Amino acid sequence: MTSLIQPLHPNVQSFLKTHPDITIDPKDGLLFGTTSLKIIAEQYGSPSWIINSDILKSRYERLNQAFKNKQLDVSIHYAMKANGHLAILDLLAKEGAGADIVSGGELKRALKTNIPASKICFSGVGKTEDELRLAVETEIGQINVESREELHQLSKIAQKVGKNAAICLRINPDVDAKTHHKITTGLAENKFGIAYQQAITVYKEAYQLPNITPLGFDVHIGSQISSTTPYRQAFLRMVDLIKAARTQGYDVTTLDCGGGFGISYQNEPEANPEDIAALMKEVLAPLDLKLGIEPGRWLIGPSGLLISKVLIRKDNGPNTPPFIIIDAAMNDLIRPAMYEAWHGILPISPEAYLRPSEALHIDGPVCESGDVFARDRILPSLQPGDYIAIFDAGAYGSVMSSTYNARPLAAQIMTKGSQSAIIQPRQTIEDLWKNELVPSWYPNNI
Ligand SMILES: Cc1ncc(COP(=O)(O)O)c(C=O)c1O
Ligand SMILES: N[C@@H](CCCC[NH3+])C(=O)O
Repeated sequence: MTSLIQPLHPNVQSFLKTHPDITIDPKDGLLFGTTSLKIIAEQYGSPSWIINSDILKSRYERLNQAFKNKQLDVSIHYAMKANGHLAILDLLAKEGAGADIVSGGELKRALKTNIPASKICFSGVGKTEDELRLAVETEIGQINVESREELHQLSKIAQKVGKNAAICLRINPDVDAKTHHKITTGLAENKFGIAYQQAITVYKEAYQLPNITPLGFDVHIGSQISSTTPYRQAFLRMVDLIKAARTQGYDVTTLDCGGGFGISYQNEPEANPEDIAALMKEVLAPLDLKLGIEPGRWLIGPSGLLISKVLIRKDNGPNTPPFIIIDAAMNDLIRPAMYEAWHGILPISPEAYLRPSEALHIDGPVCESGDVFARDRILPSLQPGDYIAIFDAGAYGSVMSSTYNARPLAAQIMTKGSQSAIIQPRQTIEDLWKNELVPSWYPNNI
């Protein structure tokens, strides 16, 4: 880095401090782990999602190890909604992960990658009858029931199928996770879970209902949570509940602690698995429970990024920084448009780092003023044709893509050291319309 002609702006330096897997090499440009993004961008073009399997594997190992170090037996159910690509599930399954699913589609994907049914838990506030039936038929390890109504429905379905459904009750602890309001789930005003006050009554009912095997409780208070304080509050609420249920003679063997562990997008510290493990040891271990967690973002978010290319640099006069219009857009990565989310952005080529820094607006080409990636971002000057990387896009990135503006879905690439492979080819325009039909009674020229 010392031989870069222009020193890095302090903002870029503080971003790099919280992102140890990202380095800028004077000769090779941007490196993601050991992967040269210059080589990847030139080989696969843009926009392209990149998943670095080495980073993903080492994050999984670190999380797993944090619990082992505390002699805690914690089942890790990967929240596959964050990124349910089969290659990712396959890698995590080999590491020993189970899956947290939220639909029948996710159940089928998890089973396809040989995640044992016993390691699957099914969350979700509105499960269809077909989805519940499939979950009972395949004997998944745990269905997280989110209402009294669902409990009764599930009992009927399980009787019809002739099998037992192992359940946890998802409880809404009315705890503020102190995160973005669109991704908080543990407040009484949120739709998720059974109201704390009703928990014991519904748990007792679960014991009376045929074909239901109550295991215990589940709590998930939201996503992108960086402090352990809300977890402590939620866990303490659950401890009271578990003690109350046991005092009344009801067995509680399992507590699913949910997911939500935050990552560093800008320069905020990410959730620390060692702190979470210490908290679980202190507050939950004395109850002698089978513990589970459902992390998504923490595992896959920093393991992925989006490569894009500068299409045009627009000078709109003295009152605004130049607009850098790139070939990725909100249809690819919707997080900035949907949550005003901040994602790190850096140029890929080493030459870009020879240029002076300046403030830039970075936008996608979609016809929406909200199609924004960054405002007043200080970066080495960007020029048409430059490739850039948009970081921390492995979670809730490709899975939330759409084809708005008839923009085909981007390619997905997985890397391992210097190896790379396409795991989802770039969609074509023909792919987009191949299943569209025009009614035969409508005059058409297609
Ligand atoms: C029930 C449940 N479990 C797990 C997760 C995963 O959350 P995260 O990706 O923040 O770990 C979510 C998403 O918020 C969720 O709704
Ligand atoms: N989609 C959200 C996270 C939702 C978590 C799922 N309950 C995000 O991109 O941050």
